[in-house]
Amino acid sequence: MEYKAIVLAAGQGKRMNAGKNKQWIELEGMPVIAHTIKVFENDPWCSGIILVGNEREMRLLEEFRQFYGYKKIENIVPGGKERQDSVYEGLKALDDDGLVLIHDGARPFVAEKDIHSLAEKADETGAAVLAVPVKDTIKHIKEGQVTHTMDRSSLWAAQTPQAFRLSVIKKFHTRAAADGWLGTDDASLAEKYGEAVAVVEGDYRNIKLTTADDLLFAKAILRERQEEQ
Ligand SMILES: Nc1ccn([C@@H]2O[C@H](COP(=O)(O)OP(=O)(O)OP(=O)(O)O)[C@@H](O)[C@H]2O)c(=O)n1
Ligand SMILES: C[C@](O)(CO)[C@H](O)COP(=O)(O)O
Repeated sequence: MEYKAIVLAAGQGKRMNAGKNKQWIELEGMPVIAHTIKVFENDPWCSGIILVGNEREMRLLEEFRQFYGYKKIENIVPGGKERQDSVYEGLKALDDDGLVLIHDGARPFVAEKDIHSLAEKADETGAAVLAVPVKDTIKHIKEGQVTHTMDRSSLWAAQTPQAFRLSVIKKFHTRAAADGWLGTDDASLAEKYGEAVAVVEGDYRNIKLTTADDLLFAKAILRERQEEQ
């Protein structure tokens, strides 16, 4: 089994409010993006990585690739305004059909075993996402008032990687661009255009570093890993 990975690092990290792209925040002396890329660099199933970065950080990313000796990064391409635009730029850099895993650079703690379960499921079904059941009760709010409470038994929080046959997800991104339709994840494009999406239960540690408090959890996860070694 093999796959190509698209790793997304072209956001601005506004909610992190760190004064820089959150991908460069250091955790245990390594930037977030290094932790993330390392997972795929070390995975024998990963045959190549497309790194999608900020247009003004292309040189920095090339230096990053050289410094860490990440040989699987086969291309570094500039992203777009929205996450979806950046994914599309990454897809355009791939032409051989097969399995593609699209992953947030801001999710450095994805486990190889979960990546493999996801890849196997997507190879079988054509599209699959990692997700975890929500633990809180989710309310629908309008103008500061609860309108209704969602049935929690069917609510899952989608993570990344999200895995697809390359030809299929590329087609959906092309259609979404033509339709001017924007989703917050790639699976929503597949859902919109009629592709069944399977779910593989992931791990609550596969967090997306979005706001400063997520860094507290990140440090705890890294401490737990050190204690396990
Ligand atoms: N135009 C964009 C927007 C986001 N991303 C990437 O998609 C992942 C998930 O996005 P998010 O967590 O929202 O990152 P940011 O957009 O940087 O965060 P913010 O919305 O707080 O600015 C991140 O790894 C981010 O770098 C991207 O490649 N291109
Ligand atoms: C793709 C994603 O990580 C799935 O949960 C999420 O939708 C990204 O959202 P963001 O606002 O672009 O971080």
